[in-house]
Parts: sequence; C-alpha cells; structure tokens
Amino acid sequence: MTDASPDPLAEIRREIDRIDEAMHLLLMERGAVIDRLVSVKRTSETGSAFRPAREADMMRRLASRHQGRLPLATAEHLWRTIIATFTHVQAPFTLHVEQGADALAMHDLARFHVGFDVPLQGHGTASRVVAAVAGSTGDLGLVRLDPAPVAAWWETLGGDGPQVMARLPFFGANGHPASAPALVIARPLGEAGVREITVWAVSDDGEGGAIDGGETLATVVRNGRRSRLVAVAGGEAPVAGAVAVGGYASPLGART
Ligand SMILES: O=C(O)C(=O)C[C@]1(C(=O)O)C=C[C@@H](O)C=C1
Repeated sequence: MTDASPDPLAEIRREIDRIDEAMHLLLMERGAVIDRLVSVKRTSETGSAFRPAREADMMRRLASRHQGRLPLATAEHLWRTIIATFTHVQAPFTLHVEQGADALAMHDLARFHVGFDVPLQGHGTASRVVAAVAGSTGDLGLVRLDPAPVAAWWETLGGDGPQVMARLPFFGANGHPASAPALVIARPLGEAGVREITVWAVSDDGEGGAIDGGETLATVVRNGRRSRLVAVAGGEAPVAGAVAVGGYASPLGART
C-alpha cells in the first residue's frame, strides 16, 4: 500500500464513528424530548410513567422494520433499556421480581427489559411481588408464569389493586435470550393499559374442563376448589363469575 492509497479499514472505522456519534446525539435528543413529554403527561395521576399499550406498539414497529445482521433480540434489548430508563427518569420505580425458582432466568428477564438504571428487588414468592406493588405508588412487578404454582397469587389482583399489564417475552420465545415466561404487574394505569388479551381469575369446584378459546396460564387446586388464571382474546368473560385481573398486548408469534 502506497501513502496515497486509501486505507479501507480506517475508512470503515470512520463510518462506524460517524454512525455511533449520530446514534449518541439522537439518544441525547430523545432525552430532551422526554423532558418536554414530562410537562404534558399527567404521570402524577397514577404515579407511574409506564405505558404498556404504547410500548407494545413501539415494539411491533421495531420488529416489522428490523432486518440485517443485528439480532432482533439485541435491538429489542437496546430499546427496552432506553424506554425503561426514560420511564424511570419520569417517575422513579422499583421492579419487584419473583426469584423463588428460576431466579437466574427471572433476573435475566428483568435486566433484559429494564437495563441497569431501574432498581430490582427480589421476592421469594409471586404473592410477595403482588403485595409489594400494591403497597407502592408506581412500582412494577415481574411474576413467573408457572402453570402449577404453590399459591393462587392472582386472587388478590383486579379492582383498584395491582393488575396484569404485560406478558413477556413479547417477541416469540423460541431462541429468545431472556425467555422465562412472565407477567408484568402494576397498579391501574387508566387508559394506558391494553387488553387485546384479557386475563381472568376463574374459581370453581374443578368439575369443568378447559375454557373454550382460552389459555390456562396457571392452576391451583386446594380444598376442593380450583383456581385458574385464564387468558382470553377480547374482553368477554369466559364463564360466569370470572374476575378480570388485567390484560396484555398479544405477544408476537403467540398462539392466543
Ligand atoms: O410515550 C410515553 O408516554 C413515554 O413516557 C415515553 C416512553 C419512551 O421512552 O418512549 C417511556 C415510557 C412509556 O412506557 C412509553 C414510552
């Protein structure tokens, strides 16, 4: 190579530097826009800046435009971190994480979605996660979706108390780096919630079979009573007496 010939490696690195700088400048610009958003958004009404319907919409658009060498899960993780960090900037919160079984997988799931600016607090049971969210102003909870848990932790959800707000992972679980199935719990968020899928607490004597068109997420049978957590598309109660305990945006690639 003579002095006059361009160095292709240096050329490519200059291009990478240009892109990195543009991305960094855009992220800082995003932070300034969030400052403006804070003044028009009435976060103080619920104490939480978490907007699950908006996030589902953003994640769907991210997935639909994604292509190329960068794995989709990496792009998802980057944006989840950005969004969770800006959620925390608007209204600080703690993420309460069930860490009984699969503690490492739950920790991975939590960090994948909120990065490192949001503090985590571990709890031994799902019921404790729900209680921590109930006793907070705007904290969130992450509960493992165990089909046969030790307690029907969902029985205290609904009404003015904590509710199911999202289901994770949002992108198809196959091969996902943080694939522990889980539900996000929050206190009511008004119009910010999304119920493409409604989650119901169904209690009966255990005689009936599966609920038509529903996905049974968890079941506990105790003292002749069966308590089920059932997810159903739409908003219609699957059986008489079912109690709505939240809902979520249909995960991409989900069967429901
Ligand atoms: O759109 C909002 O309401 C925001 O607060 C912004 C933002 C984001 O950073 O994009 C942050 C938190 C919400 O959960 C959704 C989106």
